[in-house]
Amino acid sequence: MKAKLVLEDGKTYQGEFIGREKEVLGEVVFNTGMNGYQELMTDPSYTNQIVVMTYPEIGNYGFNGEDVESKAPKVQALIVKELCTHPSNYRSLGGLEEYMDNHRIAGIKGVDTRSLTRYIRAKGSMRGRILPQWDPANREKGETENRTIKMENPVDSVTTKRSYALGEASGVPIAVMDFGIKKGILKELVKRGFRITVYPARTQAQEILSKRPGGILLSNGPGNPKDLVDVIPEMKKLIDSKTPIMGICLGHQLLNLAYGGDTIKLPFGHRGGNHPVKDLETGKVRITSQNHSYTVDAQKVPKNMKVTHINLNDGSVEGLCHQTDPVFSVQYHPEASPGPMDSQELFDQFYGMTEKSGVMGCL
Ligand SMILES: NC(=O)CC[C@H](N)C(=O)O
Repeated sequence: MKAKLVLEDGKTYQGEFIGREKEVLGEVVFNTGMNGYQELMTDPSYTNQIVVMTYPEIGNYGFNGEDVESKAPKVQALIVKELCTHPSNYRSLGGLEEYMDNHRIAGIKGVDTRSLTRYIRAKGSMRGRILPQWDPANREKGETENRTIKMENPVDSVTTKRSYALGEASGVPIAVMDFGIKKGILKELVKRGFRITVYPARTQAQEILSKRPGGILLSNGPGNPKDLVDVIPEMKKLIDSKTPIMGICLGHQLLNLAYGGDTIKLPFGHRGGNHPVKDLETGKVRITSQNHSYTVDAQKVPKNMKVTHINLNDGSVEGLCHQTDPVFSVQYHPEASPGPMDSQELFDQFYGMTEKSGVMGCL
C-alpha cells in the first residue's frame, strides 16, 4: 500500500507502507547509524519520534528479541530507503517488518532518505504525519492538523510503574532514576556488582535518600528536560545530599537544570553510533553513541561546573563535572547499545565515586 510522509511545513515524501498500515504522528528525526535498528526502535528516548534511517538498507540481520533496550518498540514509526526482505543472521527470529507488524508499528520504505535527511538538516527536525496516500480526507487533515498538535511529555509513559531491585545483594547499593532507561545502562551497572534499586521518575528525593544509596544514576529519557518541572527540584535535593551522582543524556540535562543552567534545542539533534566527542582533559577523541534533541547551553554553564567533553561536529557540550560535588554527567551513551564501546569506563568512574568518599565529579 502506498504511504506518504507529510511534514508540518507541507513537504511530502512518498513510499510504501511497512509494518502496520496506520496513520501516525511524530517528530521526524534522523539516525546516522549503519546498524542498531533493534536497539534504537526499543530505546524509550525515541518515544513520539518518527525515525529516518540514513543508512540505505535496513533489516539485514532481522530481529532477535535480545538486542532490545526495552520490552517493546518505542518509536512512532520507521522510515527507510530499502527494507531487507531476506534477513540472515544466526540469532534472527524473523524479519524487521514482521516485528513491526506484531507490535503495531508503522513505517515507510522506498523514501528518498538522503533528500529527507538533508531537508531536516536544513530546516530543523519537525513534526510529520504518515498517511495512506490515496485518501484525500486524510491528506487534508495531515497537512493542516500537524501545525496545532502538541506532543505530551512522554517520560510518564515509559518510566517504571513500581520500584524494583537488580544486581548483587552484597554490592554497593545505588539508586537509579528511571526516566525511560535503556537496558544497556542497567546491564553495565549490574556488571560492576552494584545492588540496584530502580525508581519511577516521579519518586520523591526523600524516599530515595532514606535508603542511603551509595550512588545515584539519572537515566536517559524522552522529551524536553524543561517539561519535567516537578522533577528538577527533587534532583536538587539529591545533589544537596552529596551522594555521588552520574547523569546520562536526559539525566545530564536535568542535573544541569537543577544546578541553575539552561538547555536549548539543537537544530536536528544527534542520533547514531558515530558521533565524535573530545575529552577536554586528555585531548582524546572517542566515537560515541548518541540520541538527543536538546543540549546544555554552553553560555550558561552553572557555577562550579566544568565542561569536560565537546562534540566535534558542532562544538556542543557533551559532558559536565562538578568542582566540589561528587557529580558528573554525559550527553552521549557510554553503555553503547548500539555503538562503539569507547566510553564504558565512565561506569568505572561512577563505581570509584561510590567506593571512596570525597571523590569529586571533576577528577
Ligand atoms: N537519550 C536521551 O536521554 C534524550 C534526552 C532528551 N530527550 C533529548 O532529546 O535531548
